[in-house]
Amino acid sequence: MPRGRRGSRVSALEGGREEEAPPAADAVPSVLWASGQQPEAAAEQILLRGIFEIGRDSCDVVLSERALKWQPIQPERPTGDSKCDFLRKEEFIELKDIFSVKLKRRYSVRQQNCGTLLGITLFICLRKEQNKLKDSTLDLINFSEDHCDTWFRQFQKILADFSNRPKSLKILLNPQSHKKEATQVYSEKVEPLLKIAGIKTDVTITEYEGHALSLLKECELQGFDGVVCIGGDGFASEVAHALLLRAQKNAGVETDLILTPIQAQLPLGVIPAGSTNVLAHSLHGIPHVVTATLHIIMGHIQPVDVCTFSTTGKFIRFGFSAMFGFGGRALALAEKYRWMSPNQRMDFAIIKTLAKLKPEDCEIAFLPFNSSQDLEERSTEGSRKSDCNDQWQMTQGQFLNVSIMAIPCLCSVAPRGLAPNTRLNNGSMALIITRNTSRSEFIKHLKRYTSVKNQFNFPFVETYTVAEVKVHPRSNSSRHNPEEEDGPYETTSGKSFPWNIDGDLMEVASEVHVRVHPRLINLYGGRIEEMIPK
Ligand SMILES: Nc1ncnc2c1ncn2[C@@H]1O[C@H](COP(=O)(O)OP(=O)(O)OP(=O)(O)O)[C@@H](O)[C@H]1O
Repeated sequence: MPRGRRGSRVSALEGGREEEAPPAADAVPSVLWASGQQPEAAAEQILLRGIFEIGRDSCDVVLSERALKWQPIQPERPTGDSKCDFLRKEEFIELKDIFSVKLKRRYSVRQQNCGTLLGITLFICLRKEQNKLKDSTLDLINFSEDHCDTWFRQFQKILADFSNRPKSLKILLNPQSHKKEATQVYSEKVEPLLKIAGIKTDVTITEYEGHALSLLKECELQGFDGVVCIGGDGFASEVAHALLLRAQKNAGVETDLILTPIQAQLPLGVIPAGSTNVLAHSLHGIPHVVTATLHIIMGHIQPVDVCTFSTTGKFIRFGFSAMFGFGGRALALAEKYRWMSPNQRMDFAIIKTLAKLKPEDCEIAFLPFNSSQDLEERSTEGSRKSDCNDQWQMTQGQFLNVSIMAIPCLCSVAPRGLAPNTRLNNGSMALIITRNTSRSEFIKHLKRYTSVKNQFNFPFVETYTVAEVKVHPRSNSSRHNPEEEDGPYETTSGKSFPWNIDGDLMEVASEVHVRVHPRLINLYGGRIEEMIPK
């Protein structure tokens, strides 16, 4: 594992010396690597070589095209004993893990301007256990202005070559998320890292529901490399929807019926600060603010599948996941108890919905996922083909819950995900149908989500990998009764059924048609070893 050491106060070296880089052929010193994972150094060109104090050791430091390596300098033995060479440990960091460089200075009261130079500080992104990323620093101590200036400029040049890293971001923050801590999360954990990375920001704190959507319809996005949202799933989904809607409008696509949507132009970063953070959790493997921020800073990009939801041929919205039946009812009920804390109202709503558990009578038609069709082809052709083929399958009956998910939907209560068999960008959705059963069996199924056991291993649960789904509520019998607190709703447009789309309540009176669109949006996140400078 490449490792950088946290910078510590060390006594700095006097002066410094620049050494000529040796010719490439004999550039790589014979070393004992700190770990077995030495960067492929065979023909690597050495860019700089010099002496710095690192930790408490005076080190021979070598900067090559892909790594920074250092090794403590051992005093020469009068006996010429070379055994100690084997004890010298060489350590290294890969350059792709550095996200900023600063000159390190000490300021005294009298030195208001430039302070005393101590050396260079490198800011590094380290990979920790369980997908966690962590920021760290490495101090290279040397008092020489010339020496440090040469190295500093070389590091700046290296960083400038990471062209996929954002330089300017539009930030949207929902101050009402969860327990209203998004502002604090931003100022304490996100903003300091963005500042260190030298990323310019333009922050909007939303003032009302739907503010992000209306803002992103109009606002100037030229000059931004990405958009970042800080909040929960509802907010992230709103921002993703807004970016995609904007892309359609910019491309002149008719938004009444979107069959082959255009990709969002800017990547989206998702910083988890909500009561549910399923999208951030699925994206990063962990709902961790610093990890999410570092993925943005490092420019790690994941293309992610997105669904379109439409009804009676009319486009409703973009989203990543949906629940109908139990999941929709529980959310609808929770919305009525907004005065409770977010966790309390959701727990309360789930218990109450379980107490009044009832199935939805509906017809479900679905188009199985055709894995042989190339993703590229599907992205360009969209769903035009689907309507004219005869592969649609049909099932009907009484269903307690129907989940349709384009992403794995990892969350604290389902560490493997609500849909563990789907991926962020495999071009398919999981359709999970839970048929009517006793309350106790249904609860057993729900409890399985928290364990590592297969939550679908019940006779009343069916799972399919699909490209499209149509859910058509059939009879009026299970329609919402406005008299019932948890029942169907009387909306301005008549009675409707509650859908839970990415944690947002959507009320629809008739059939809902869900299509998946492969890799429609780029989200910041992903496995760092895949990310190399262009
Ligand atoms: N200033 C605001 N006041 C009220 N609502 C807002 C504001 N800004 C954004 N919203 C709305 O809040 C909704 C939920 O936000 P978010 O997902 O960030 O929080 P959450 O705590 O996870 O929410 P929930 O408890 O609904 O799951 C979003 O749909 C968004 O439109």
